[in-house]
Amino acid sequence: MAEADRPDDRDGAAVNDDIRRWVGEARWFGGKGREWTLGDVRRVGELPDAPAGLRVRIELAEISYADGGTELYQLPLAYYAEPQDRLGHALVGEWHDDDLGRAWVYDALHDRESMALWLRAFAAPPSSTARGLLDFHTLPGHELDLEAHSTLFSGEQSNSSVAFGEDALMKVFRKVTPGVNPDIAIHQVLTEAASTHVAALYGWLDLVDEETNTTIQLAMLQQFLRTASDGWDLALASVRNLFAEADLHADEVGGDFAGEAARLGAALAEVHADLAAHFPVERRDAAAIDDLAEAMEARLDEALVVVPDLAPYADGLRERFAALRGLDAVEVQQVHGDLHLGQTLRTVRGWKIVDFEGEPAKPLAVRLEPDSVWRDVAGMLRSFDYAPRVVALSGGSLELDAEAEQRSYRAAEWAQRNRTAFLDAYTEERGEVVGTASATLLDAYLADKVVYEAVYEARNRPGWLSIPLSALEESS
Ligand SMILES: Nc1ncnc2c1ncn2[C@@H]1O[C@H](COP(=O)(O)OP(=O)(O)O)[C@@H](O)[C@H]1O
Ligand SMILES: O=P(O)(O)O[C@H]1O[C@H](CO)[C@@H](O[C@H]2O[C@H](CO)[C@@H](O)[C@H](O)[C@H]2O)[C@H](O)[C@H]1O
Repeated sequence: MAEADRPDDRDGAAVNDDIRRWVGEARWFGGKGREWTLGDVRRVGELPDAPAGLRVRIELAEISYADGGTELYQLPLAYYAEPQDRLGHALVGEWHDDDLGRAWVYDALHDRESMALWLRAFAAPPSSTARGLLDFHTLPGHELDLEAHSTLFSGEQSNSSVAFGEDALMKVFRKVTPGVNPDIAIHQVLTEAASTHVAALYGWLDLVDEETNTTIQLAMLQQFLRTASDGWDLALASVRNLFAEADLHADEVGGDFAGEAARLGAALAEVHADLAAHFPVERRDAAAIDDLAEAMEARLDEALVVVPDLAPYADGLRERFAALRGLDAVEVQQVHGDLHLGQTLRTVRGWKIVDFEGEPAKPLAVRLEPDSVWRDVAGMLRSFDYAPRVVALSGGSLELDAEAEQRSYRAAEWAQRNRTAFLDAYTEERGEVVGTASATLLDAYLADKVVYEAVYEARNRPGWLSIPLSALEESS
């Protein structure tokens, strides 16, 4: 990227301290658990038409890791000439600014004034002379509600999402990389194909560097599924119902999830079919399958360093990866890449799937590669395993009384019932059965996912590390 405006008028050390603290504490920061330093912080764009006393800027912070590699994180910042009491919780720092003099700097996503400017820029993209590096795009067919107030989502996210009234949802990507963002590319294709299983794409924001001909995709604007229920929350509610009636079977309790699991399986099969129709489908030969097994083995090796508790299961996991080498060929296509119940939303019109970015920890080039549909199926099957374990953990039901034993039995039954319902509906919709080759692939992807989860939990939610580990223990 060419030299962008450097905010050189401010006290570098103090600014860096403030940004380091802000980034380090943010939920969306993916570098937790690793040693890192903050490098350049570059101002790469400013939103047009800000009122006096406000500047809304986008800055990119470079993070370097002691164990290798650098990442870029996006920081949309609101610079105010006066302190804003309502934004005290989002204060990043108090710095000197060339335009404003003394400036109070906030995370702009918490600020309705800044978000209104952002929305207006989507509705009326600034002319090319005024827009600098920022390039706002919209798809035809939807008129944005410019009166809508913004609300920042508070959930567990790798990025940051802001809802505009009941109309639109903007996802601001935090970790950004030059090139195509699969979330935007896939939503665009599925929206244009009129898929009923995604929230329609309304627009996106690019950061364009004409000198080096690189683009970084910064944000995505889409249909806000306001009344939808999160699939993960629905699953947890179903498990809680079961635990409240632990002497009944899953199919006898109110809130049985199997019907929804089946509808979800059919929805995924439809999304996979749409993706196969609009992105390349390729056949991988034995050499490529060997590479896949090697990649899984390498991921396990790296995971063992972060989570030494994986060691007792390493041999068993390696066998599951090695089994891939018995396959002649594997079909690959565009897939979701990080599918779990938290990426599904139940609306009155059926299930929607969100967040097609792939696993946040993988480099973009890897996330853009076609993969087997069994990766997504494995992701969902793992999620059905997670739900009852999470309820058990949060309910403190680990005591070894008879009731806890009963609940644990029912939990396993819940997971099995929903996995089966999901898988049966998925394969039925695709018109195929799970043969030996597919079973081998599915098993390897399940093993790869559980390894990924162990690292994810160790870094982000150490209290939940026992979830993937106990799944391994039970299957070993
Ligand atoms: N179009 C939408 N309408 C309503 N809620 C949504 C929509 N897209 C995502 N969500 C909710 O926002 C949460 C975070 O979205 P997601 O795309 O998974 O973000 P991230 O990439 O940060 O993980 C999801 O779990 C879902 O509950
Ligand atoms: O949604 P993200 O793209 O941020 O995905 C990451 O975080 C997920 C957790 O929020 C994590 O999913 C794991 O925990 C889920 C329960 O919270 C469970 O349903 C999934 O099966 C499990 O993998 C996901 O792996 C991670 O990439």
